[in-house]
Amino acid sequence: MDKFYLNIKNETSRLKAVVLGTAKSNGPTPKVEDCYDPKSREHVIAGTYPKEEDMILELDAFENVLKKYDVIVFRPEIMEDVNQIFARDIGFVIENRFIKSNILPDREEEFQSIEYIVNHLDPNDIIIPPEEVHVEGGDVMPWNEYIFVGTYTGEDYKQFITARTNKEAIEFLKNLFPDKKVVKFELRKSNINAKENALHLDCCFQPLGKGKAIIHKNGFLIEEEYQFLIDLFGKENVFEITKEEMYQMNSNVFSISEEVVVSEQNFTRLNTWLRSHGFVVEEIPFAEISKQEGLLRCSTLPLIRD
Ligand SMILES: NC(=O)NCCC[C@H](N)C(=O)O
Repeated sequence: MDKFYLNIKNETSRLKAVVLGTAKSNGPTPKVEDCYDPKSREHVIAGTYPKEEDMILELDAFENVLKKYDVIVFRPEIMEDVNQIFARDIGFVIENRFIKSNILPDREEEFQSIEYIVNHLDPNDIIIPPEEVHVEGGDVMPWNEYIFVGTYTGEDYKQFITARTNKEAIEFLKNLFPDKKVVKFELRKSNINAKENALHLDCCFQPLGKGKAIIHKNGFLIEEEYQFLIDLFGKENVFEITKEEMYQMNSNVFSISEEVVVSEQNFTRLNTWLRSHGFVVEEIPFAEISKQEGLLRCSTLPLIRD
């Protein structure tokens, strides 16, 4: 592999290269006490935790769609018995920089599997935040002149295994990108109730092409922060999802371009709305992976867009 240059300015410009997570050698079903999100926990308790072979098929379907649009798809190196589905969170790209996440300690080792890609970047473009900065890619959304960041800054931050991006991360991103407007959003957190938990910003909000966006109001703790997004996109451009739709991860679709969105095949109301606004919707099955509280955006780490 030759050296290559990163470029990500937003969520929707034509995608050229991406890392797509893998479910191979995902490890055994975790113990209840080892789950780090409420939806996985719920499925472990119910005996319905997803099977590796089913999740492999879902990621294969995703890879096929990406390849159909001539996207270069990198996969993580397979580590034995390590969950490597959610590539989004382990690092993220803004402009030409790769920022390594300071992820939940339970997920730290996942980074090794993409080091072979990161090693091909210009070392000056690789940013390693200091220890006190907690940040995961699911909470960070470059949106042209903005960087939207999901966070939780309550005194009880440490009690939430579902709170992954702290206030130090906001300051860190402001300093790293002084020309961007870093806007933070306090998210609702619950360790045990997935319907009351916005694990990351991309679990309750996502900008789409053509000036549209998806949002779930209850994911936001502060009304004005939610309202900021409604005002920015315009009420008529926003698809508001219900609690149940957030739980099914409807905000976690993935844009290949301004017009093309990869979505889950059961998201009937959303997919109909998208098509009625002229989007091409590539439907794939992803309901098994969804049981781990992540979906299509969470499984990708975009490296290059136009
Ligand atoms: N961006 C995302 O929302 N990623 C999903 C991560 C799910 C995983 N079970 C976790 O709790 O970290």
